Amino acid sequence: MASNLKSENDFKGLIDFKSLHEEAKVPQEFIWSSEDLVETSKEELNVPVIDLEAIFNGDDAALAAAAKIVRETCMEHGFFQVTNHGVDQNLIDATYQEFVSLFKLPLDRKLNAMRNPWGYSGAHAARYSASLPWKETFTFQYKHYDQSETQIVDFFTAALGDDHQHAGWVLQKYCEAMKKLTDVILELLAISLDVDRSYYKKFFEDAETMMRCNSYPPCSGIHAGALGTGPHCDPTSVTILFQDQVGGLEAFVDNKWLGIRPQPNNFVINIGDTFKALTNGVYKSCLHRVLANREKDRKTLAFFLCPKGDKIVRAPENILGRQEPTKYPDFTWKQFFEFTQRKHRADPNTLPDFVSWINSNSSF
Ligand SMILES: C=C1C[C@]23C[C@H]1CC[C@H]2[C@]1(C)CCC[C@@](C)(C(=O)O)[C@H]1[C@@H]3C(=O)O
Ligand SMILES: O=C(O)CCC(=O)C(=O)O
Ligand SMILES: [Fe+2]
Repeated sequence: MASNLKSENDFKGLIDFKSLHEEAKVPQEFIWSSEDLVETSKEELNVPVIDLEAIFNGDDAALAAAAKIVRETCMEHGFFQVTNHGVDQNLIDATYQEFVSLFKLPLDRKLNAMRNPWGYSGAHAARYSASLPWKETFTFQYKHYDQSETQIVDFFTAALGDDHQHAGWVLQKYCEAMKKLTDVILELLAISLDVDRSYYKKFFEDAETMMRCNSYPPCSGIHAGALGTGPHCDPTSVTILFQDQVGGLEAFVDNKWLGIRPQPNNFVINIGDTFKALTNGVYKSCLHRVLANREKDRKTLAFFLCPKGDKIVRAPENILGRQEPTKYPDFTWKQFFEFTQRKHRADPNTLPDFVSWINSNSSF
């Protein structure tokens, strides 16, 4: 690997955020358009908190009340929060610390762990040449139906070496805990939609999920204009986000960018495009973005629930007691994911552009 990465920084994955920060430099490749940088409103998004412990203890009235809140908020913007339910806090802390260490590795070791689309990415600079997100990411798949207890350990040791076997075990346990949490959330979503309460849980029983840690270095650029993550709707189904207390996540609601305040011990849940299609468009897949922070490093753990790749994504016939004509063509998550990786960088318009692409019988 070249000794002086900076001089060979042709933005083909060779991003050295440390030197960019020290030089207080935000290169042109990181500058976003003014429409992407629209000012944040002074207000914050009111993200209702669902106390999962309280509603799943046989109290039907509490469950019905929670389902009503979920229905209203998902029809409006698709963001809600849940209290931690069954996820050991020590496991969350250990997972967070594994990524603190991972992103401190020397750049050449991180670059050696690029397994596009999985593994390490520095600002996605190996994929894009403009509007680069001011972040490093580490992403991998978790196939719940694959009973292999070592699928994540194997990935970590292959990508990062035997000294990351422990990290793999920690992430294996974290993903197993996240999958259990999604089952509870899917039951609540089904009840909120007047669908059989096990419908979505069954649909995702052989889920192929994606786990990503986002690490946002401080951005002290003179003309910052950079974004941690650009405006987008998650193409996935349901996202469970653990965010640290730094903040920066924003949702676009009622034509305003509204901050989503971090709350300790809560997970932020948001509906993605695929689940929007699974509700025949009744629920919103909310546009959101992440601001870079001038002084502080920020990390988030995003668990993206996705169906088994070859499963047909089709909404149940009867939602909220109504039988409406289907608004979406049949598609598979494999098709949609490949569309985001090979054809269309996920943004605010991914789903409608994908539907046009499917309807035109295009191929990659
Ligand atoms: C299916 C996915 C693609 C992205 C990761 C998951 C869900 C969110 C997507 C993403 C974060 C949306 C913004 C653009 C993106 C390129 C990013 O900034 O990381 C997207 C992810 C990706 O394609 O890697
Ligand atoms: O890091 C965050 O706060 C959100 C990141 C996000 O939206 C994503 O990875 O899809
Ligand atoms: Fe997102």
